[in-house]
Amino acid sequence: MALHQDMAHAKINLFLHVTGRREDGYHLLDSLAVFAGAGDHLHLSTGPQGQADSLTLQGPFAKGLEADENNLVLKAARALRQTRGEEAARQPAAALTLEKRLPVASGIGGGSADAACALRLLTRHWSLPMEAAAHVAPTLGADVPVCLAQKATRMEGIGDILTAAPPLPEMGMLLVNPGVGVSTPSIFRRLAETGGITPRPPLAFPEAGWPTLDALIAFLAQTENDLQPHAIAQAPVIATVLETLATLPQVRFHRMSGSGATCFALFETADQAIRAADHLMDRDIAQAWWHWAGPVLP
Ligand SMILES: C[C@](O)(CO)[C@H](O)COP(=O)(O)OP(=O)(O)OC[C@H]1O[C@@H](n2ccc(N)nc2=O)[C@H](O)[C@@H]1O
Ligand SMILES: Nc1ncnc2c1ncn2[C@@H]1O[C@H](COP(=O)(O)OP(=O)(O)OP(=O)(O)O)[C@@H](O)[C@H]1O
Repeated sequence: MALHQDMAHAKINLFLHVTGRREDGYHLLDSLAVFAGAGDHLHLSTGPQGQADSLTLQGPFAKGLEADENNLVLKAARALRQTRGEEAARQPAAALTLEKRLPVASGIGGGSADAACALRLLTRHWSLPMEAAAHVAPTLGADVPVCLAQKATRMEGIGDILTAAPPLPEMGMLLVNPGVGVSTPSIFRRLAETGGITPRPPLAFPEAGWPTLDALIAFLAQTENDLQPHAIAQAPVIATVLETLATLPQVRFHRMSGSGATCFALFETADQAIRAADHLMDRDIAQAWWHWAGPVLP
């Protein structure tokens, strides 16, 4: 029986500007990340006495992953134990079950969200302070810190400088992934090789936020996802996904998230997104694609 369970929500970059490159090769970013209702499910129960923390995989995308020590869920458990030393060594083994519902390597931070979710569950299970999770998160991946709170956030630095986003309007979202895995390092490498950092004036977020979807879209229209052309060059089907999204009823805005290949479309309401998903499923081309439609988290 699961003692604790939590959801690892998909992270969507509504825009993503690459603003520079550090000596170590990591890129400086400016991005507005939001979280969708879609997500993986993580369950935790106490494992047998004296045994190591363990992971079982279930769900539609489990076959694309190994439940080994490289899985970000077990990496999170290991890193948390290491950082808390003897205090963590006294804690019981965690038996974790990940229901993998989000496509892997798809630009919506699935692995990062799983790692952050594991940190939330384990700090609770082992009665550790949340600061322990915040301390470990950046060591697991650039997207892990933002996935800890799962709230709309401006990401700067390499993804480690986080500021709560001003209020966003309610909106619906459709996510579509064409089933091609895209490796984040390879897309950043392509960008670096083409010297492709677009100089831009500093971007100001309105302090009062965006009261309507129109206001948000007017803002997003001045922004881009700088990784999108590089992802399309590697996986041209992303352009087909974007063209298809543009033709769906009541779509207000569409773009690729993160390093791809998942693309999103925005709607006034979650119901409109769900109806657009029905239209999408009438198209032959979309039969092999993964999709999700519903609300953006507040
Ligand atoms: C593209 C984003 O998803 C936007 O939210 C993130 O920046 C990527 O986050 P992530 O997948 O957690 O990335 P990591 O696993 O930390 O890094 C994978 C690789 O992407 C590149 N990388 C990542 C983040 C960053 N700010 N600059 C980079 O250049 C590096 O080559 C790194 O080795
Ligand atoms: N629990 C996990 N879920 C998904 N991927 C994992 C997990 N553990 C390890 N990985 C590895 O991490 C890599 C990145 O996966 P993830 O799904 O987070 O990519 P992504 O959606 O492109 O992330 P981002 O938007 O942060 O770039 C995959 O290649 C996968 O092998």
